[in-house]
Amino acid sequence: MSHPKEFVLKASCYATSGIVATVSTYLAEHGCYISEMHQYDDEETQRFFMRALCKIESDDNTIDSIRAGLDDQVTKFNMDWNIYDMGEPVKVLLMVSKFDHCLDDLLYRHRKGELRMDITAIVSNHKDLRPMAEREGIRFIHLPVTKDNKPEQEAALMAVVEETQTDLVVLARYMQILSDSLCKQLQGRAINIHHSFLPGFKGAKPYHQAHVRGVKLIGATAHYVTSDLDEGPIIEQSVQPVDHTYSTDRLVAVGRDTETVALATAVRMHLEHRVFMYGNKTVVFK
Ligand SMILES: Nc1nc2c(c(=O)[nH]1)N[C@@H](CN(C=O)c1ccc(C(=O)N[C@@H](CCC(=O)O)C(=O)O)cc1)CN2
Repeated sequence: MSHPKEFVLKASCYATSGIVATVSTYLAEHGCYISEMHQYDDEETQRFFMRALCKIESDDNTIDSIRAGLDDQVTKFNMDWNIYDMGEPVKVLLMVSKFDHCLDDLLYRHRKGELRMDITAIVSNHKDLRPMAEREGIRFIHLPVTKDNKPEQEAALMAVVEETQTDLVVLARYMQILSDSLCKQLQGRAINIHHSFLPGFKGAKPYHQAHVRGVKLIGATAHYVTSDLDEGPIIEQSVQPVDHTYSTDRLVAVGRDTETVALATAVRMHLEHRVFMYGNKTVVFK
């Protein structure tokens, strides 16, 4: 028996009856076992979302043949859909500056097999984290940023993205604002970790802002990157209780755990094709 080919079908369309029946019947008739199915109907906008994790159990069908036949079945729904081969790991480029905790955590989770991804490179505007990349045998590319070279630096980054066929860019505490042009090129495929529970404390030094405000919770937010700083669609958030005894340094230390958990969860949701961007929000099928 050949190993079943596994794929994810992501689909969205205007909500109407017959969608699930049409799709599940087509999949069943083509030898697919649906091992996981999520759906959501946004009543406010009448948009329907579904995700199905499937295994092909018949030798007569392949992911390409399933893909080829689906369009005819769903044209009537004017459906936006994609089929992702789970045997082809998402290619991910990691971007860092000097903070190492998010990179270290992502590399650990990758090493343990929790994040099934193909890391194409680690790119940084500083040299500090080169040893961490080399420890893992991952290509490290130093692209320094000055006040005059940001367009050239971003062009060099995009050249690496294209050369390596990177699917997803992860800003793991990369502390440079991406230009509008780069944000457009990476729309829906760049994830950032902001070290606050957005929409609170946007911008620089959120832990300092939190300490001044006397908060009783701190948090971190993983979101898609857009031109509007820290305003992109939120994918995952994590919070941690704190109190009046916490210094700013202790908030930073406690915050590291919220940042790594929020970022790793958001990356895994993206790698498993569980996230739909929808306006400035997301639907996440956990
Ligand atoms: N276009 C976007 N770029 C970035 C986003 C985003 O949402 N949209 N998120 C940031 C991350 N970030 C907060 O989480 C952040 C990083 C850097 C800065 C900043 O002011 N950077 C300065 C340079 C600072 C330095 O050199 O140390 C700058 O770029 O001029 C603010 C927020 C990542 N990028």
